[in-house]
Amino acid sequence: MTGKIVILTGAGLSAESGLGTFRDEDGLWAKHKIEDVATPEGFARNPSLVHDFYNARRRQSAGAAPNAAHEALARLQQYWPGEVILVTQNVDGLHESAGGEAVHMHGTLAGALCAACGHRWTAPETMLPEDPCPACAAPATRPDVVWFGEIPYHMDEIAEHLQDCAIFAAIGTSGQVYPAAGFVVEAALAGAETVELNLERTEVSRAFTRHCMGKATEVVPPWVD
Ligand SMILES: CC(C)NC(=O)[C@H](Cc1c[nH]c2ccccc12)NC(=O)[C@H](CCCC/N=C(/NCCC(=O)O)S[C@H]1O[C@H](COP(=O)(O)OP(=O)(O)OC[C@H]2O[C@@H](n3cnc4c(N)ncnc43)[C@H](O)[C@@H]2O)[C@@H](O)[C@H]1O)NC(=O)OCc1ccccc1
Repeated sequence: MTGKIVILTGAGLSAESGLGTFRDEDGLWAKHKIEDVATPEGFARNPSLVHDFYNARRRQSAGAAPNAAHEALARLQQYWPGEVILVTQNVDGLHESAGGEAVHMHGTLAGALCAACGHRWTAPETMLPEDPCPACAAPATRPDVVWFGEIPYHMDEIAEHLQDCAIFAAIGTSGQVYPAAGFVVEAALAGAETVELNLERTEVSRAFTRHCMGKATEVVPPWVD
């Protein structure tokens, strides 16, 4: 196969595994203010509020199982080793639980990060603001996720893949958060075929040449197989 398949995934992929999305009416942002729980300023203002938010999501995601869409994407990676790049905005570990491998551009709930020295380690189930960093002992433990206003992870690696992809697909993402929402334009400019698989049309639907509308567990397996 000439040229990779790059697949961007969002919260809609994990919705049928019982993990709330962000923007649906009963979504995460309906219950929490972004500026309070997903910005460095919010963390500086009230770290225990932020830890409560991520501790609850860590517990919820620990109890969740991958669905047929995660499994189909893991199968596709097995079919074409090294040719299928999953780039996820999700901080859950369901791609990996399904046997897949994903580039976590917004971090992961399973990781802890020291805001003082940058040391990383595996997150305990429950994180507390006073938890000391195992490297520098500073009480500056934060979830290893990318907040609004922060630079996403692995951007150079992702940019490389987008320059050399034959097919770019986006699954279960509303196309409202950048730079992820702009990847389809970069891939199309590099000559990629583009397909959107989503429950409904999104902010960036017009940037895609093809569309598969429906639930991820219903549209992803037939698209893969
Ligand atoms: C709100 C938005 C306007 N703001 C931004 O985009 C900002 C600012 C900004 C930057 N550039 C811009 C340009 C224009 C405007 C604004 C900006 N971006 C940033 O701050 C980013 C950092 C953003 C990351 C923030 N962290 C998250 N998450 C981690 C934490 C956490 O998870 O708690 S974002 C978080 O929200 C986003 C949620 O979006 P989705 O995953 O799409 O979920 P959503 O609920 O919205 O949609 C779900 C979709 O699924 C569908 N669906 C539902 N069920 C199903 C189903 N069953 N099957 C299929 N589909 C389904 C629904 O219909 C829906 O369409 C995800 O990215 C998720 O990770 N940083 C940055 O830009 O740094 C500089 C830079 C840029 C480039 C290079 C270098 C430096």
